[in-house]
Amino acid sequence: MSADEPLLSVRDLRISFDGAEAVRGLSFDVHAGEVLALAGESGAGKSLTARALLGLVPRDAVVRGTVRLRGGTELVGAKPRTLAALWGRRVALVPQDALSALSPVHPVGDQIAAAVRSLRGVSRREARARAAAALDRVGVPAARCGAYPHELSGGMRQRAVVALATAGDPDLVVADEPTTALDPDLRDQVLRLLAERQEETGAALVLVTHDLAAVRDHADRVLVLYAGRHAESGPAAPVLDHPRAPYTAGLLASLPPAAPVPGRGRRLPAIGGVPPAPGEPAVGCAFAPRCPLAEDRCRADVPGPRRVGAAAERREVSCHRSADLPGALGELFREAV
Ligand SMILES: Nc1ncnc2c1ncn2[C@@H]1O[C@H](COP(=O)(O)OP(=O)(O)OP(=O)(O)O)[C@@H](O)[C@H]1O
Repeated sequence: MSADEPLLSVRDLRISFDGAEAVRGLSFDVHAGEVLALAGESGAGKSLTARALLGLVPRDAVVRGTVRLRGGTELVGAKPRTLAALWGRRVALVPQDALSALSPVHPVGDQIAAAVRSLRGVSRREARARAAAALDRVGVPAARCGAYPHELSGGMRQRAVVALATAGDPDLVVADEPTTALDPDLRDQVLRLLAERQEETGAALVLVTHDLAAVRDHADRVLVLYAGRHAESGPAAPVLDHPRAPYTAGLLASLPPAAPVPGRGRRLPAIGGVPPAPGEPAVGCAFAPRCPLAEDRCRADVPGPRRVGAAAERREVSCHRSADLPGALGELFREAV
């Protein structure tokens, strides 16, 4: 096993329901110690992909391809027993809704202690001490260990879920829209906390979000998905500062400006049209009907990911036009009122 071997390798991942493919052949790696954001519009396949990294796909989903953990464990098609042995120890989930991750009938400290005990086989007393330490690390004071989930604020609950998910020091934490249910000022705190925990433990964090501002602030790398396919991936700052896929540029142009310019009304720019539904025929680039740069080849052939820039950057773009894009790509999607 070499030091730069990825923690997780995904190859040609396909997830379908009743023959309709929602994730259409994704390949990517997650390295230890990095924060990878999965971004894209609603329905792009972010959650399905992220949950497949934990072997947690809906019962009626048909999954193909491979999701391999360092050391060789294959998650696609793994037996429930194999998966149960990984959850909490090697991979863990921070879901969107903290209440769904916590039992309403036990104090949060007890829930974390129970997880520590089952993962580490320590005494009850030791588990309680570790649970208190885990809660303290995420900013839940010892005095609140005995609180039931409904007695905590939304932010505190989500912190408790981070403590629960990271109690077994997993190699990979998947956070699926972990802050959607929170007020904007708490969002940043929880994301910062997740990134801090990831840095302390050296784990990898896969963050599902449609919030590109959060990607800029908290992710090392980003994988932009469109209609279940790769649109663009690479280090977060260069991808967001200089997108090379028209779709990424359109998403960025849809962000409200950091500070409105007085006297210059600007309609919130958006990409016209809607993404195709899962199972819609995959002829050509799925973004072509909405892309101002689309030409005949875009409507005929599906573009595969192509490397751009230095190999060390691991930056790829799935666009036939990536070599001859206009400089100010975002302007294509901006409309002044
Ligand atoms: N259990 C299911 N049965 C049928 N279709 C599903 C199921 N789960 C997801 N899908 C479909 O798969 C597609 C991708 O879903 P997914 O939840 O991964 O999207 P997403 O990018 O995470 O979107 P959002 O930001 O809205 O959560 C969607 O079109 C969705 O309707």
